[in-house]
Amino acid sequence: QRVQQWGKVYGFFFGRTPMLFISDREMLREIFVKKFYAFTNRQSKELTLETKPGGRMLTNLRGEDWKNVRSTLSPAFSGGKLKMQVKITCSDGFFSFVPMGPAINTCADQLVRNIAKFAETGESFDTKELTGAFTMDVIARTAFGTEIDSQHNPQDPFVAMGKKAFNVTFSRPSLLLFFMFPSIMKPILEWLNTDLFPSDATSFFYGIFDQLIGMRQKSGEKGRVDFMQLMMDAHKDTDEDEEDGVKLHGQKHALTRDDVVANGFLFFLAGYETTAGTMAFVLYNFAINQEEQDKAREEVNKVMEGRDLVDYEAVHEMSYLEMCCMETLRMYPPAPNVGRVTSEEVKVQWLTIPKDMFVAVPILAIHYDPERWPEPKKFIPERFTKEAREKRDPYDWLPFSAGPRNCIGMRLAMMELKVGLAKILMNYRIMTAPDTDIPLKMKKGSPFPTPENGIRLKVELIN
Ligand code: HEM
Repeated sequence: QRVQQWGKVYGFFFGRTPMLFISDREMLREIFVKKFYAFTNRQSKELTLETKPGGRMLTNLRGEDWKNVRSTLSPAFSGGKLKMQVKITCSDGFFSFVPMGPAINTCADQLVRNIAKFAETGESFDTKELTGAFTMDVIARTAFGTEIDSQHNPQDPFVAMGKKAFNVTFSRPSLLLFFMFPSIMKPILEWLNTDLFPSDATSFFYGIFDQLIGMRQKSGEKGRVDFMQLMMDAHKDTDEDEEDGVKLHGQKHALTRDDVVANGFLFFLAGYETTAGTMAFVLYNFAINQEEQDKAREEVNKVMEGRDLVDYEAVHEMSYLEMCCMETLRMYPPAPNVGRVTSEEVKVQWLTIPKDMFVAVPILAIHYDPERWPEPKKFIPERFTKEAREKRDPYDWLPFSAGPRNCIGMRLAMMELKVGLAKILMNYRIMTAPDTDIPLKMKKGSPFPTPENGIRLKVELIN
């Protein structure tokens, strides 16, 4: 609304802090890529807590420090790694090596089994609960090489602590004071090593990581297994990618124990809610758009003829399913805004932005701009055909943001989404139920697009 009222560049005060909101295409090109050198950081030094584990998370690092850790971690997220092996440790202590694609397939099979009981009874279910269990299982396997079934074992400490860590609360008095008086509170919180995350969840994950790292160092495991191992080995890999044509040229280095723990924890936080929410929204779009659902299913069945696994190559061939995911990410981007802080005075087109200015990019508003997206409230996957994508400005679709500091987990997220959705489409017709909200009523003030009453759907078994 504000973008439509005030235009593509506007500013306002958040408390006493001035902020700029920019959605102009040429300016975005400069912010994300051409003048990235001045827009590398998400927050000022004053608002960066150097505590554990938050202080060493990629999301919070600044300047050269960020560049070095990102350069070290990037190869672990390249397309090639999605074809590699993950070591799965079962609850009975035995382990096996499974390529990452099949590991995601195993979790998707579990999801299909979890949906089965609703197909039998015809009852509606909370979609996000099921997709959340799926993404939690995927992260446990791909990031930590641990097999959990979060749908059936919600008491599993991994599941319980993961959810707890995710419920970061800003109502803690120390944190509120920090945002109001950062210069006074920062040294105090750092001295106390108090982070945004509940301390029991942090200690739990530190414990797990320490055990994993210790076990690996002792057994001298070779080769790549899961993200933990990839992180430990990442500095030895060569670059396969560059983001939007920009090479980072960071100094790769072996990660410290704190770096590995902090970023393992981060992948868990960053990968759970975002992907689960998106998958639930795609299923909702399929339920209210049966024709598109049929088209996606037809494609999936065709690609899967003579194949058992929805592997990396199969996923690549499912272009219509990808279009449906991209259109859903346009309508419901998990991050409605992304932000940067200028590290020096910088001229962006006609605007001179002073040092330390907070600049936000309103992704949600860009995705609903009728000049960029006619009839923005409609689900139209054809907006993402190859031809349409080639013609469109890349800064009009930003669910994963853009430039060298975009989402590092984009490929993994897209793979997870497509594998999970393909398996569901092969087995079930997704339908609305009497208690489905149409249209969805969204919660106001939530950091993620969150439907007020959840997304309730039902399914029918396909023979
Ligand atoms: C649909 C799923 C996802 C969406 C829409 C999404 C979106 C985003 C966005 C918008 C950013 C901010 C980029 C910026 O500031 O320019 C981001 C950053 C990040 N994401 Fe994701 N994400 C998703 C899934 C994942 C997954 C699965 C992982 C990892 C396992 C992940 C890890 C990260 C990390 C580590 C960052 C910080 C990157 C940095 O600071 O260098 N994300 N993501």
